[in-house]
Amino acid sequence: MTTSPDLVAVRSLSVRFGSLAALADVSFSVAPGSFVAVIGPSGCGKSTLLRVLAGLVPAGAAVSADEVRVPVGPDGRRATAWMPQGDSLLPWRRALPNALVGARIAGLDRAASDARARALLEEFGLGGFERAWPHELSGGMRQRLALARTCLPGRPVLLLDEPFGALDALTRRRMNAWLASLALAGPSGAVVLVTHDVDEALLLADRVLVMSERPGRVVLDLAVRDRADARDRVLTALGLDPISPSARRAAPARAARDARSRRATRAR
Ligand SMILES: Nc1ncnc2c1ncn2[C@@H]1O[C@H](COP(=O)(O)OP(=O)(O)OP(=O)(O)O)[C@@H](O)[C@H]1O
Repeated sequence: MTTSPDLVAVRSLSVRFGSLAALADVSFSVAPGSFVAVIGPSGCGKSTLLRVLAGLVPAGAAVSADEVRVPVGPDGRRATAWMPQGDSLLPWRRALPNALVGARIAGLDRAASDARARALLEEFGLGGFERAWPHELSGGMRQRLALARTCLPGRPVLLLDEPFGALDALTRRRMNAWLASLALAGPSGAVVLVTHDVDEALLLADRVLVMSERPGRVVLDLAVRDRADARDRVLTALGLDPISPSARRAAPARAARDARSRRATRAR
């Protein structure tokens, strides 16, 4: 039996900014078809990690690694699409041209990209808003537009940095549900999502990487099977209180069991 090779492989990655160690000895791999969430405290190097994968390492960074492998397209360029924190839409462009920015930079065929952009806007619930200015869109719509722009060039690896970080909690949950309903990665692609939100990570991802305080290291690399159990383990790895919904649900049953056992003891 042959196993498909990993789409992304990182081995012993360390990044320093002068005397500040941002990442230390980070290793993980991403298989085709997977959705990986990276979660960790603020400043532990999550964005830096995505930037390394996107080939956008900030000036002044010293990067060392045994391996950083991402897919490469037929043009020899990295086949990754990066969505930075915030929507970074161009305020002077309407929605459709905003969605097309990446495709234009990549020099993709104009007519084909236009058609795909219109189809994506429709799929992302933005049909009819092609000519809207960014300031005329709600926060959730702007994030969907930014995500459409990221998806448009059709690169297999999507690198999403806190895509919903600026949204209110309700809109964020709606966007999570919507994102979960999309087969964003496809069988041959992958998504790497940076988030601070444990529930978002567990809703969307089939694998969660938990990072330590800076310098960021991977302290837990977990395949998500049972969400409640995964939540306990992720919270524990983050050093937070692991009272999960399952523990809370189990609490009344445990209390009833204890009460029965106390009654039985008294009756003896
Ligand atoms: N261009 C840079 N020059 C100097 N230091 C930097 C630079 N970029 C990041 N850093 C530092 O590296 C560390 C990691 O930053 P990074 O943005 O990767 O963290 P993060 O986990 O994404 O944080 P957050 O969750 O708050 O967005 C921080 O201490 C940050 O100050």
